[in-house]
Amino acid sequence: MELRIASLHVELGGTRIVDGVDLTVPSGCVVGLIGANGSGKSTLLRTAYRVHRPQSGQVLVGGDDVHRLSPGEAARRIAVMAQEISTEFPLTALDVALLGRVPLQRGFGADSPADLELAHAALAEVGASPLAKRAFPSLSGGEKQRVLLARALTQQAPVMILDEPTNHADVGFQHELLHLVTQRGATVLAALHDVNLALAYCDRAAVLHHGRIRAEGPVAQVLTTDLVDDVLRVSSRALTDPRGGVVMSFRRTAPSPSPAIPRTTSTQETS
Ligand SMILES: Nc1ncnc2c1ncn2[C@@H]1O[C@H](COP(=O)(O)OP(=O)(O)OP(=O)(O)O)[C@@H](O)[C@H]1O
Repeated sequence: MELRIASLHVELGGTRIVDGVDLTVPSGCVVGLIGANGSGKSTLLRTAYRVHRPQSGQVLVGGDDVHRLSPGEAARRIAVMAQEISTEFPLTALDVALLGRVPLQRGFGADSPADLELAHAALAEVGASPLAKRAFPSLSGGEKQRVLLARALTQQAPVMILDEPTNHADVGFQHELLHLVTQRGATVLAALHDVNLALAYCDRAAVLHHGRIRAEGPVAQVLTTDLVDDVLRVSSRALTDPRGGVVMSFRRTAPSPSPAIPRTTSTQETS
């Protein structure tokens, strides 16, 4: 199922945050959204999953405006892995995984045996079965991330939106998570800070800069050292990985040399 963002403008607190974004994620394609802190990635994603309403423009999923779909129909099409969830209820990890089924249930029906089976299967898939009965707030950052991924998986939606899915994950789980997500054949739009993870797992990349798409296309063509240096304020080198593909190494941008201090003649000088 295709996800298409068309001429999207989003303002928050009177400030234009997303400024005319056009971006298509073709069906079954994995697109990495790259950009500096504050460039508007989360705002763009949150608008795509209906937290924010755009000032103008549209988000189309399967050809329909996401903001015009019922909550249930939106959930059938888009699964979300946000950075956190806030809940006032003392939920266990299993409860959180089951939340992925709630928008799909009719009325206020209890979780069906099929829902429970899906939630347990998703927890097992992300290696979180031993956490099922633990209170969600008591989990570590990486453990929470596993459970939030399980919640997104239980939705079984054809489109997945992931906001920094790996920010608490150790290196092993970063790769495990992105492998798991990208092998499903889903349409994926994922905000990623790690350029190397984008290079390894995304088909395409979109670079957001001050709320605008600076570049978009096949990942290796978009994430050039020049663009990465400019947008992420870093000095990068692209290295050929003997195991295939390219990896980047990063250093702090060398500070520009300070201008020579002109000698001044002191009026205090005595002869
Ligand atoms: N409710 C709000 N009111 C005003 N400004 C907001 C609001 N929410 C976010 N912003 C601002 O919008 C800009 C973009 O924020 P956003 O969270 O989308 O960036 P981001 O690219 O996801 O950043 P990061 O990489 O740091 O997570 C930031 O300057 C942020 O302070």
